[in-house]
Amino acid sequence: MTNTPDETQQLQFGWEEWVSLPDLGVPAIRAKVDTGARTSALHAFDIETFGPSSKPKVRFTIHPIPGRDDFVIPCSAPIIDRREVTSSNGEKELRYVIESTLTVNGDSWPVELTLTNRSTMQSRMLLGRQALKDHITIVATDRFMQPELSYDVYHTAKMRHQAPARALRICVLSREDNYSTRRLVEEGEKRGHSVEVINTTRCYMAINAMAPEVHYDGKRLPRFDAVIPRIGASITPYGTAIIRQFETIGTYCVNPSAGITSSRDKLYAHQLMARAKIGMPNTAFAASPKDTNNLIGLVGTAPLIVKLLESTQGKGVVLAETKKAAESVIDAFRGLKANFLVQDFVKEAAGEDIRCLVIGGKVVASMKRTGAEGDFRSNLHRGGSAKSVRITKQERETAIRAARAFDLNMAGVDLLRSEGGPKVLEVNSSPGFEGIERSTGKNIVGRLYDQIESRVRPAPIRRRKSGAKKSAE
Ligand SMILES: Nc1ncnc2c1ncn2[C@@H]1O[C@H](COP(=O)(O)OP(=O)(O)OP(=O)(O)O)[C@@H](O)[C@H]1O
Ligand SMILES: [Mg+2]
Ligand SMILES: [Mg+2]
Repeated sequence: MTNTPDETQQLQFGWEEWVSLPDLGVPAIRAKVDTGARTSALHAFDIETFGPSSKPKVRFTIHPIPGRDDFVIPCSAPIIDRREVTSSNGEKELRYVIESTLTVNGDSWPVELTLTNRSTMQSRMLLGRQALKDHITIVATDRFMQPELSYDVYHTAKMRHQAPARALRICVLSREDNYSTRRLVEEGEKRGHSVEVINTTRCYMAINAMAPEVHYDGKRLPRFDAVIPRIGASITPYGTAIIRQFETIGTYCVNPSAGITSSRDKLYAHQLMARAKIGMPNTAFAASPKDTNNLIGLVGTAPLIVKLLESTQGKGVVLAETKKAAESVIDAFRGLKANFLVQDFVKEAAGEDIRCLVIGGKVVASMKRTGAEGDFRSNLHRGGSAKSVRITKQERETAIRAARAFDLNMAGVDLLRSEGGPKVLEVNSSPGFEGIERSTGKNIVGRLYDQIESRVRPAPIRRRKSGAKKSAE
């Protein structure tokens, strides 16, 4: 039977109704009609503002099911106003105002909602006059005149997929204003997140078992949804200490402190890779000058590579064409009290290496770097050039396993193409994005955000440990 347009639009509300707030990921909540109030109110918890002052946002949580405080829906929305509201007990309160869609029985319209976490507010939601469109008739003596919804929707898998894209608060731990940092900010903001670049060495902390926190510029840092570590090699110990602190707080760090530490330590990294049976050039190290001869013998015959452990950008990587040359380089490094390792020279790589960018256990891009004319080192910092490359299945698997060996979610795995298959040189926990994005034309930072979003935003409901079951209302 078809209704006349008038009948279709007419809604009758009792003093309490089931509604949904799809923008906030709330499919079912009971709201009481409060014609004495102008604006509607939502009972929110952990209300916190974030984002740039020109476009401020607010985030909060909702416990839609009365008596079930273990059910938490994290929400965020742009702030449209701040208003003084007098609550039912006569107290004045300054509240954030957001706009959201209200849906009742297939009909949707925008409403303004003030956020309050007053325990004096018994219901989860109050519907004020502004939300009650002209065509709504109130029947003050009845309730649930509109179709009743069920809290059971919160237990369905569908709920996860229909959760709206909640804005995240992201911290980029970096001391540098370079291409990678700028892209992280730009891409995050494009997705509606708020991205703050925090100078790693300006973070400080009290090491406290009960209340771990990180401070910055005189203030405690807020609770971030995710931390993206971009720790330079020169500050690895301090940088990883800061990340450990975030881990202690329970903040999701894209790369864990342990993986950054172990991948930075060349000796440790080679040992870990060997244990994981990842192909790498024959490598040996020794501390005493008495063992130089034997050390060279372990690796093989000249030409050999002698590498400073602290090397980056190819600066401390030397090719010794003969055994004599290798001995004198080793003597020189020892004289400078520098730590080094000796490695088989993979000649067939011919000044080329492959950088595989692994994000979330997948190779998302790879490029071939070719050294400057006459240089066996392919580092871009040494004048090398890069171009996109197709990698083999074996190379792909090796890169993925190497990232996994260090438990890194984001890693630049460098490998050489040798006759005996791919040989991993190193795994970088803060891979630069410029070379790889420019040479492959791919949005790598976007892939990183995909991974972060799926990690920290999947479940709108978090079950807290205590299974407290208070009786409903
Ligand atoms: N065993 C080897 N055989 C052949 N070439 C090598 C070998 N080791 C290193 N190279 C070349 O030298 C370059 C620099 O070496 P490596 O990446 O180990 O040093 P690094 O100073 O740590 O550089 P990065 O800035 O990439 O961290 C490599 O990209 C590769 O082209
Ligand atoms: Mg390196
Ligand atoms: Mg390298």
